[in-house]
Amino acid sequence: MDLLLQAKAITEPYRTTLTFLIPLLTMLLSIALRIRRKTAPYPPGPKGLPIIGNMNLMDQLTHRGLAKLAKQYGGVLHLRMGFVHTVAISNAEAAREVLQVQDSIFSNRPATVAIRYLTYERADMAFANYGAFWRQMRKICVIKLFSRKRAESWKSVRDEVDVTVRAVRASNGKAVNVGELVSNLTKNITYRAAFGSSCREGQDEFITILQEFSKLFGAFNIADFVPCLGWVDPQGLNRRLVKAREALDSFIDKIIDEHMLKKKKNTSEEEGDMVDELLNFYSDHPKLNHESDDLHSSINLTRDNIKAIIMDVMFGGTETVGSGIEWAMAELMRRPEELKRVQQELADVVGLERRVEESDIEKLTYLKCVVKETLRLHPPIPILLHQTAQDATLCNYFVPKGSRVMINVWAIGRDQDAWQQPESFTPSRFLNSAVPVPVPDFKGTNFHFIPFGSGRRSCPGMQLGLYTLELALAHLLHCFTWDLPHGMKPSDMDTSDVFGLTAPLATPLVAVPSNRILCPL
Ligand code: HEM
Repeated sequence: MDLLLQAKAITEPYRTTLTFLIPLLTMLLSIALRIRRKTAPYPPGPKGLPIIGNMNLMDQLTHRGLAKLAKQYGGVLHLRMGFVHTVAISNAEAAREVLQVQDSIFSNRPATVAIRYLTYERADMAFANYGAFWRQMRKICVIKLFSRKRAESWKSVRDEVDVTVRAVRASNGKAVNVGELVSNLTKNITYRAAFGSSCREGQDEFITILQEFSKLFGAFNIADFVPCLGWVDPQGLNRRLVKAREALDSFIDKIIDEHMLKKKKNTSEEEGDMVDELLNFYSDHPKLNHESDDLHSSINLTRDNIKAIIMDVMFGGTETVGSGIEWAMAELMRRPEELKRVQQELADVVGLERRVEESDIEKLTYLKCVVKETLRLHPPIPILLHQTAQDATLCNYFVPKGSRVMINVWAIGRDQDAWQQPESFTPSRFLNSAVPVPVPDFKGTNFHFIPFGSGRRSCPGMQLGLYTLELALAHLLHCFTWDLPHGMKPSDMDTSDVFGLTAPLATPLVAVPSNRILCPL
């Protein structure tokens, strides 16, 4: 017994020490493991505060704000927004690394609470993470919905451009709100392409739903950065989300039902719209077989998939194209000599006795340069939003799994090391070699010019978007001469932008048209 007590007395101090030592060692080991995994430091960035990190810089997460921060911290910078690591990229080389070299790691999409809810838990393509489901969805969209052939077969684009030209003509020389005009044009085209012409009377209701979706996508929600505080919801966002999705359900479900009925009776004489195309894949039972090459045997679409894809098209295809047309018009009004040059080309190639036809577009070299220069200076989606699928090393910095990656296309397009006089609107730079090599096209092979992104997640609607943009711009510039209202000088124009899903002009462009061509409109 004595011996036992003696032994206990000897081991007691060790036991007490071990009680403290074991957790301490465990903690040190886990830190060591993390350090071993994180061989590189985070990219440089402003010092964060406890818990909230850099959330005090929330208003800097715009193309202009991040470009300013990049001047201080470099082309790859790190911010911690609450619990979310964020890496902002403002140079072409790092963009290439993310979009091409390590694209399989950087091709997920971040999704906020609003995005998840309003896309039926990412049942769409734009917000689906990179993987088998996204691949099959993308195939359907590219082959069935967005091909150039399909775009050209859409009477809707040509018809709606005609409606717009007639509306301008009807203004009888009074000032026209060009912003509103092109916004209506692109909404009409996309709505008709998605639902056909027969659902036209519901369009205003649908636009209201889209506007609420847009507000909810952009609303600040604390749950996105500090998830455990989601229950607080001081702005009542959760209630608005439920209401918005209910509104969409009741609107689109009715249209889907009508299309199904039409399909069953086989009564439609109209050209198939997007809902018709998507219904060819419809089933109540989700299916995904990514080994099959045949689209029909590889995937079934549910109602939620169909609704979510239609919303992708509405959001991806309206404001982007509208913003492109309006910015091109605004830049040309600001540079009358450029406006003259592009109109002269239209007069030379098309003449003033007939309207522009699709076959003319390929010959309008300078118009195409105007479009490129517009998208360089004002990319409709100024920041690409990606997310990492695993830990990564980028330009010798550590980027943890699940980080938000913001690629500042706007800043990259204005990089003064790559572009001469980057702030100046000079379409002719695309005619000659005053551009970074290789000469940029829209495919995203030159990372100084990526208005449609590049690689796996690049824009699948590019052909359709360019087709509409070029056709509408050609008609507006060919049919009318444009002047600023009330004797305003080009230097008086407000060309500031606002940041949202896209970056349109803060003050919509207003201009006075006068008839230019000699044939009837
Ligand atoms: C001038 C017009 C347009 C521009 C500049 C544009 C630009 C872009 C950009 C920059 C992206 C993101 C790329 C990335 O994250 O890496 C994107 C994605 C997308 N765009 Fe466009 N877009 C245009 C027109 C359209 C049109 C007309 C449609 C459909 C009708 C469309 C549908 C989409 C979709 C669905 C995505 C998501 C793709 C994915 O996540 O896999 N876009 N677009």
